[in-house]
Amino acid sequence: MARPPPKRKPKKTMMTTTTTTTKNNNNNRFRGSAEGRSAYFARREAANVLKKVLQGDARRRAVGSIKTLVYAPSVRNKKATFALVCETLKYLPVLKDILPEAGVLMTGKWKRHQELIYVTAYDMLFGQKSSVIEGGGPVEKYLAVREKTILKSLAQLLVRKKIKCPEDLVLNGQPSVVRPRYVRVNTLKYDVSSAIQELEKICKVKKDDVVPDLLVLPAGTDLHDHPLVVNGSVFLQGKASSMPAFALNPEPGWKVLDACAAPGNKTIQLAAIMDGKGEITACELNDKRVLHLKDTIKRSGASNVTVFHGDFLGINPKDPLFSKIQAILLDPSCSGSGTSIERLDHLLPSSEVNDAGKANNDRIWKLASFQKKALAHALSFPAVERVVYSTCSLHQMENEDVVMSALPLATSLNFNLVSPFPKWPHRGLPVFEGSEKLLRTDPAEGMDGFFITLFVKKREAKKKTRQLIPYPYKMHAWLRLHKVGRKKRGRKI
Ligand SMILES: C[S@@+](CC[C@H](N)C(=O)[O-])C[C@H]1O[C@@H](n2cnc3c(N)ncnc32)[C@H](O)[C@@H]1O
Repeated sequence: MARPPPKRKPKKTMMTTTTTTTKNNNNNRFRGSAEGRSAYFARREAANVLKKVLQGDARRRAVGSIKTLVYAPSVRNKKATFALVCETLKYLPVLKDILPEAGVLMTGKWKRHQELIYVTAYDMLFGQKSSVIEGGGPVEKYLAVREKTILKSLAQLLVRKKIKCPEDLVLNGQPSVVRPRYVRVNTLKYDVSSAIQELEKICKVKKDDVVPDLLVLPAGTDLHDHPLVVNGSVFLQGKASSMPAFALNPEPGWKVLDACAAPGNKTIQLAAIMDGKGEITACELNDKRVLHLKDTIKRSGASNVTVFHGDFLGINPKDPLFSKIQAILLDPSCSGSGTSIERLDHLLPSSEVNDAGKANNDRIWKLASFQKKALAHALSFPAVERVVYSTCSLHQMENEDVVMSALPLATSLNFNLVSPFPKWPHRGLPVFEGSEKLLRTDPAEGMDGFFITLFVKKREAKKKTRQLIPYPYKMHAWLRLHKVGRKKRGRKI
């Protein structure tokens, strides 16, 4: 006879880590002022983001940067959440030091809420201070009972470190993240002057002097839910990240392969450079990222992009689908060390290990070995005339060394290294003859650290090089050339 299912005890209402359930449970639980209430919810949103950030950091596989996670639609109070996550991360070593001493143990049920404990303890000691406790839930009460001991433990730490002010406990010399906000106008949908006119309603706007269609806005301009961003008329894309597609500069009508495409910023930029004419294949291996790629393409309105969900290394260059490819953009997975400041990686617990360079070496070696294979593969497509290899890494192993490894093959296939943006002052590290043709962007110059190499097949090198010089002295002619086509399709939304 079948046994009846065991009777389950009704679950106690505990705080959960998902935003929606937390909100419902806490809505009933919160008693207090409007200010206390908003701080209470911001802490929960921050704890959810912090949990993902710390888990990703521990596995060295970030699910997204702090900013990406904060700008997810599920996060309501983005500004407060962002500030709380960053501040809690800054003070995390201090909190990890003083909380156990004060008897705040992350064991049993509290282990599940450790991120909320960190955020709340930060808020209690360094943030909102006393208002934290008002109308709080179990974590607030847990910390409130121990407040005196926690403060005592903090005071002892200050004495031990011979520091007077708690703020001095936070690491000095962290890079400041004040950079302009760059916005790329999606000329498939919109025109540059209308974008300037529209954005000038909220802030000062100027055209970038190097990358066409790129606008420079004041640092910190928040555009994530601006209508032009939401409807795909403009894309939030950094200056350095906007340079590889222009280095490749495929002509309208060409067949182009974006070998490692997601989330698709460069794919749709290629589509815009080609005036929406020709065929672009966007190849992406990762299941989740392929969805993001499709979404970006849809938002951009590009109609000449086909997504290929698969392994770039598994593509047979002689396959009729790919044998006529004329240009390849290879922007493979890399360490991302050039974007770590923008991603706020210096706030993560792993950053100290990375500074020492120990934990990272293995990973970089593995990445470089993939990058070398991928570059050799890109050069071997029979009809390919231009290949751009780019990374957002600062490591020579992922940059100059990868290019150097491909040089014998490139030479045998008649490729030359050609200088993208020849007047750009910062070039490749001088580790082989010709490395001055490579381009680096420098995080110290207020940009992400990117690396760009352009290979051009010899028979067209002379002709194409002329067209590839937008900066700075060919700029006017080049822009005129671009505007001719754009006037027709630019339209106001
Ligand atoms: C640096 S990201 C590309 C960023 C993209 N170019 C952009 O600007 O939006 C590298 C991408 O390559 C993908 N990838 C890694 N290995 C791959 C492979 N063997 N074949 C295809 N895609 C791959 C990763 O999943 C990741 O989405």
